[in-house]
This record gives sequence, C-alpha cells and structure tokens, in this order.
Amino acid sequence: MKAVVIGSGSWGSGLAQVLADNHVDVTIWGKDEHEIADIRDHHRNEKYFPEVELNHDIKATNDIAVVKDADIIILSVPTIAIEDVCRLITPQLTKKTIIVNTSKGFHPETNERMSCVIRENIPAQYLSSVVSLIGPSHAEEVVLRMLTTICAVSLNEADAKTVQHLFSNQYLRVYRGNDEVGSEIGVAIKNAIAVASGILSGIGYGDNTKAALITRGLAEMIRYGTAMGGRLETFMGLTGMGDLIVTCTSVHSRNFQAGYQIGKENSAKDFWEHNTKTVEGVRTAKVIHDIAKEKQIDMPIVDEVYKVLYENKEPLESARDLMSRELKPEIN
Ligand SMILES: NC(=O)c1ccc[n+]([C@@H]2O[C@H](COP(=O)([O-])OP(=O)(O)OC[C@H]3O[C@@H](n4cnc5c(N)ncnc54)[C@H](O)[C@@H]3O)[C@@H](O)[C@H]2O)c1
Ligand SMILES: O=P(O)(O)OC[C@H](O)CO
Repeated sequence: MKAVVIGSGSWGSGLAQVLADNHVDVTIWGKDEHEIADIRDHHRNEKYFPEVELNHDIKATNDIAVVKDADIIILSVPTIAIEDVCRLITPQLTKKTIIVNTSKGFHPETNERMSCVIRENIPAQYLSSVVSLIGPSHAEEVVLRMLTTICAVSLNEADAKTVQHLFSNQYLRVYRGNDEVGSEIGVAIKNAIAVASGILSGIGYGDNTKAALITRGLAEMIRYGTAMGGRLETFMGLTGMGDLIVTCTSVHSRNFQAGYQIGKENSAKDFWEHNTKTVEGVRTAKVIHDIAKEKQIDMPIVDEVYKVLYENKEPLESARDLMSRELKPEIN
C-alpha cells in the first residue's frame, strides 16, 4: 500500500507519522519548499512542532508526480485549497484511488461539503471513494502519540474499513461511520462554536460559561445538522460532541486561540489585520449564519460570532445579548 499525504502542515505531518509508525510507505507532498526540506532532511516540521522529531521513514517531496501510483491519497490542506489540490493531482492519476479528506469546513464559494467538492473534482475513473477521517484530534498531541480516537466516514464501507485499519494503532483508534452529511457538518460547526468559546474565555468568563457554551453549541449543531439531513446520533459521537469538546477546551485549538484574542481585545479588528493561521471557524460562521437565516434555523451563538467577525460588534455586547434573549425551555 502506497500512501501520499497532500499538505505539509501540522495535520499532514501528524497523519503521515501515524502511517509511518504503522509501516505504511508514506510520502508527504507540499508546495512549501522549506517545510518539505525540513521533513526530508531533518525529520522535523519546525514551524508547527519545534520540539518534535518525526518518524524517519516519512518521505517528503515537492514533485506532484509522486501521486501517480498511490493507492491512497490523504488531503491535508485548508478547505480553501481542496479544489486546487484536486485539480493538481488529477492529471497525474493512473488508477482508482481512495481519497481521504481531513479538512473541516466548506468550499469557499459554493459552500459545499468537502466530500462533494472532491467527488466533483476527481473524475470517477480515478476515484474509488471519498473517506473523511475526522474527529477530536489536535496534531500537536497526535505527533506525541497521545491516545486519540477519530472516525473514518464514508458512503463506501469497504474503503472506510481500509482507512480504519490503515490508521489504527496503539495510540490512534479509528471508528467507522457512514453519516457523511452529519459528520462533515458536525466537524465544521464545532470550529465556529470554538471561536465563541475562545471569545468568552478571552473576556474572562470561567468554566460555567464554557459548559453552557458547549451544551448550547451542541444544541445548535443538532438543530442545523438534522435540518440538513444529518442523523441525531452522529452529533453525540466523535464528529459531533467529541470534536466540539476538544476544540472548545484545548489551548492547541487555533479557533479557540483566535476567539481568545478577539475576546481579550473586545474586537475582531486585530485578528483580521494580523492572522496568518488556519482558522476554519471564521468562514464556517459566515456559511452557517447565511444558510441558517435562509432556512430559518435558530442559531444564536453562531449568529453572534458572525456579528463579531463581520459586523464589528463588540464581544461583550454579544455575550450580553445572548444572555438577555427570550427565556425558553432547555430542550428545543
Ligand atoms: N492541525 C490539526 O490538529 C487538525 C486536526 C484535524 C483536522 N485539521 C484540519 O486539517 C486541515 C488542514 O489544516 P492544518 O492544521 O494542517 O493546517 P496548517 O496551517 O497547519 O497547514 C496547511 C498546509 O497546507 C498548505 N497549503 C495551503 N494552501 C495550499 C494550496 N493551495 N496547495 C497546496 N498546499 C497548500 C500549506 O503550505 C501548509 O503546509 C484544516 O481543514 C483543519 O481544520 C487539522
Ligand atoms: O486547531 P483547530 O481549532 O483547527 O482544531 C484542530 C482539530 O480540528 C481538532 O479536532
């Protein structure tokens, strides 16, 4: 089995190391020459993990021809780049391949889920199926081989099983699922809620606030996700509640960190001017806000994140407005 990881960032490096640990022949392809040279020559990815020595069996290249005879291709780039990398690899493909999606969010213009974007851009003769490998997993912990569980979600059970077995080991346990809609929506929405969690922490609120945010954030995820066709039980699992918890509570989360800065400064201005990191929740908040408005789905937390990010609303005012809404029963 030959695997190629597209993307030499934090998650691409983390997943390549899992495969190398599992004795799979794995190469990382990246467009960033410095990241590739660092992995290839020094077995490090200093930009993301300054202290970590990666598995020496990971190969790395800038040459996209590496995907030619791959059995499995793992896409580990931000959602805005998924269509580009599909177009880049397609002319190289010579046989049916499993494409693994690991990105969390929606297409930048069409707002489609990642599996749909991949199916639209990789011709059927080269695509066995799309499997999304998603769940609560910070790369910073996976590279240190800390115990982690994720889910291989696909409409093709055989390919989901292949991915499950390929990635599972003593520190990474991979479950299997087939609710593509629910899982992809769950891991996308959790990023927008994690921005809210960071904002509230940045303001200075404590654990009661975080528990409230996670619980009511889950209610919004379920309301939106089931309206879009996801199954209720999916949102109680790794790609729903699991990923929501880790992203809302972890210092590693870039979505949480972005929100924290915004909450501390009581403004998103500085974030917009200086952010260079992958913060998927920022665009996701806009997508969910726009679609929920059109479909009349009540999403008060996501709406306030949207207003802070895109309408210059002060986070303190947003928190006050959330607390002073009409009083309601808990289950709705
Ligand atoms: N980092 C994590 O812990 C983690 C965990 C699970 C899922 N994810 C998801 O994985 C996706 C990738 O995130 P990441 O954390 O690896 O981001 P990152 O910022 O660490 O790395 C992104 C990589 O993609 C490359 N890239 C960007 N645009 C590109 C393009 N057009 N063509 C080719 N390469 C391009 C960059 O050079 C960089 O190497 C995101 O959707 C994220 O939500 C991340
Ligand atoms: O760093 P974040 O906020 O993009 O989160 C990374 C992963 O999605 C956590 O599961």
